Amino acid sequence: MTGPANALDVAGLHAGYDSYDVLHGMSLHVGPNEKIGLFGPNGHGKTTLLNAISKVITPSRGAASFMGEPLAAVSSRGIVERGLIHVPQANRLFPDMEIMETLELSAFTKRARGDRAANLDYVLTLFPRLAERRRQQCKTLSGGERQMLSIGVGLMCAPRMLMLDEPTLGLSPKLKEELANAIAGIGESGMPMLIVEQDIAFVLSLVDRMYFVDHGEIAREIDRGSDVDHQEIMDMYFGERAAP
Ligand SMILES: Nc1ncnc2c1ncn2[C@@H]1O[C@H](COP(=O)(O)OP(=O)(O)OP(=O)(O)O)[C@@H](O)[C@H]1O
Repeated sequence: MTGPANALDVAGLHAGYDSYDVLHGMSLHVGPNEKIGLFGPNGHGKTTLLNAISKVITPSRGAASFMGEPLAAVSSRGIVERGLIHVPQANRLFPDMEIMETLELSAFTKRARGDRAANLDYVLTLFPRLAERRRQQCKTLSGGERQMLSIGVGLMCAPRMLMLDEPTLGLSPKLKEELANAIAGIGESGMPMLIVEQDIAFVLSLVDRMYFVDHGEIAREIDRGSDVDHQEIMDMYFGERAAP
């Protein structure tokens, strides 16, 4: 008897920009209900991987499947409709829109419209700061509030899996902790997640496994309970990679 399909399977993915490849055959998986971290030096392809999975860019070779379904012929909108939700690093919020408008409009797929009221309740309970500032325009939000709203937008899309790109970028330790609690809360619901994050301590506290990305490839896989120490991780970052 076979078990449930992985949330995500990526096999030999090549993708890039213009005429050059950034991903050189990347392969990884996210099991059902698994939380996975992705870390590595700047500019080595972590965001590009999320872009290639969610079809912001089109992979040139390789394959990705979501819950067992190949994504090769699925459009970026189709990917959102299936519930594979990419929360990008950059601030893509509309500056003049208020928090509530932003959240309500984010439930644009048929599946998400059905769950709109429940998801809105969930987001406002998860992020009470958003509830307090519900009529505030996006352009006036702090960096941390924007990150919360970006995750809220993802949650309004009725996700079956979330891909978060550096959710704590630029946040103070206190806000990081607030966000970590919220992300852990989402994870406890069983939601599979792929989290790109530079803050190793932060991501290790949240995930079951981590992948180390180096020059567009997965160079190392690390289990949360493994005995890889801080120094070894620093060596990976600065080029003295330990043998896999
Ligand atoms: N739209 C684009 N057009 C051309 N090159 C790009 C584009 N986006 C990213 N790149 C390049 O692709 C490479 C990988 O970038 P990517 O954003 O995937 O790295 P990353 O590992 O996520 O980095 P960081 O940790 O700094 O966010 C970089 O050299 C970057 O300059």
